[in-house]
Amino acid sequence: MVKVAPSILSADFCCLSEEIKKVENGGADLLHIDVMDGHFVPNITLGPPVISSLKGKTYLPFDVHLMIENPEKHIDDFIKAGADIITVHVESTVHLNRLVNYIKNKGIKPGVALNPSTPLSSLQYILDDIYMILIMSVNPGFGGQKFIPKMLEKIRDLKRVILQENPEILIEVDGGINEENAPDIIKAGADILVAGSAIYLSSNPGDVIEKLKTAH
Ligand SMILES: O=C(CO)[C@@H](O)[C@H](O)COP(=O)(O)O
Ligand SMILES: [Co+2]
Repeated sequence: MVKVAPSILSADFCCLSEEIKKVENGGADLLHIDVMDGHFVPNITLGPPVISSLKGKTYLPFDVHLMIENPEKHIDDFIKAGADIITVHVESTVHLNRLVNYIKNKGIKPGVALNPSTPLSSLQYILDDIYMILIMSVNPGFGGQKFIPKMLEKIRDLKRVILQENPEILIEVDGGINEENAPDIIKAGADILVAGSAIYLSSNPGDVIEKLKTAH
């Protein structure tokens, strides 16, 4: 069954621990934490102090999505803060192989994210080193955007590559996911669905999580 990772970007930041409990009780599998620096993307969110303050408030693993320039400068801070998965953007660092292996050697699961226009070929020589690939299905920076339909083809193409090269890698899809488009995204090959606004702007987050998990 597909896993669901609610993004706290659309949660009420004034009471994050209650907001996290809501999705934990609603059956979430991971907690997706969007870190934005105002440079790599045109928005600023939160950093390591907020993440470490949330550790211990939930048993959900922390799926930290870094949308920051020069992520290598800050990796140790995110590890100390309690990240379980750290995903970096291919477009944000020159030394991707070094960074991914640094994360892995620290005992953290490394993920690599691709912006919608970045080709899959940028991952060709890194497939033995990573735990997860995050396909951005919106341009990163904001919650509440519309899913880019062309990304279904990208997910299908990636699934084919992974099955040939390293079937262990998980495919996470992030941006504009809701109950209506989830079946197609799952059919295309997604293992983990990130959803922010669909879950947090709903009056019943647990119901949305359940519908995403059982979509087919
Ligand atoms: O990384 C990002 C945005 O850059 C995402 O994780 C969004 O926060 C998902 O929000 P929705 O598109 O589901 O509202
Ligand atoms: Co994200």
